[in-house]
Amino acid sequence: MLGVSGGSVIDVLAEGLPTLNTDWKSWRIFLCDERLVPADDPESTYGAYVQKLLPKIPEFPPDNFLQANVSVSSEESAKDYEQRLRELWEAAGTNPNQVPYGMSDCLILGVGPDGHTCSLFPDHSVLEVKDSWVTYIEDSPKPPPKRITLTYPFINKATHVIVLAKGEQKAQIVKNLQKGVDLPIGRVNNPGGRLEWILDHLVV
Ligand SMILES: O=C1O[C@H](COP(=O)(O)O)[C@@H](O)[C@H](O)[C@H]1O
Repeated sequence: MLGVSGGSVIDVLAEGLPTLNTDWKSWRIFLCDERLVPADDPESTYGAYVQKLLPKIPEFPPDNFLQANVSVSSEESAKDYEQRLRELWEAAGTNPNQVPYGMSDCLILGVGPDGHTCSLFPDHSVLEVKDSWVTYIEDSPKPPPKRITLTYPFINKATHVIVLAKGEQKAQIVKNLQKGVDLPIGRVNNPGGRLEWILDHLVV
């Protein structure tokens, strides 16, 4: 079970994932966040994966990529996505309420220049959501405004989290975290699991 992000992560995964020698039929892919726009909108993360990644892995059953319902309210869309995530775990024979770790095998997170990850933005009340796996926002500081996003209670139970940070500006975020600045990406913490950052710039 792999969670994928939008933005610059999409191109990296569209290049890297197809090189894996794997049984794609056993994979389930879901979105760490989604912009609530139709799949053919250039802002749709699902739409971008359908265009850029799926044609390169024809063995992967497209239905195993969990698309968000964008034709209902943001709140309903978040509830629906969480429900379908729960069904994935149940289908795998796991009671999702009893999983201490390993909620997902791997989450690949991006990070914005403001330190946001998924659609968890600095100083936003969405950071405090503790009672669901998936929540929604309707006032995203980065357009489009309506989005659903994984929450920390879900993210921080992943077995493996990889943060992909491309560019010097994002490497600077690591510096800020080291100085103790509270940023959404800095709240990603999956004790018992593995947390890795992949950077293409070094800031000293
Ligand atoms: O809006 C979003 O932004 C972040 C970061 O995007 P990037 O293009 O700066 O890498 C992304 O991780 C998230 O999934 C997306 O919805």
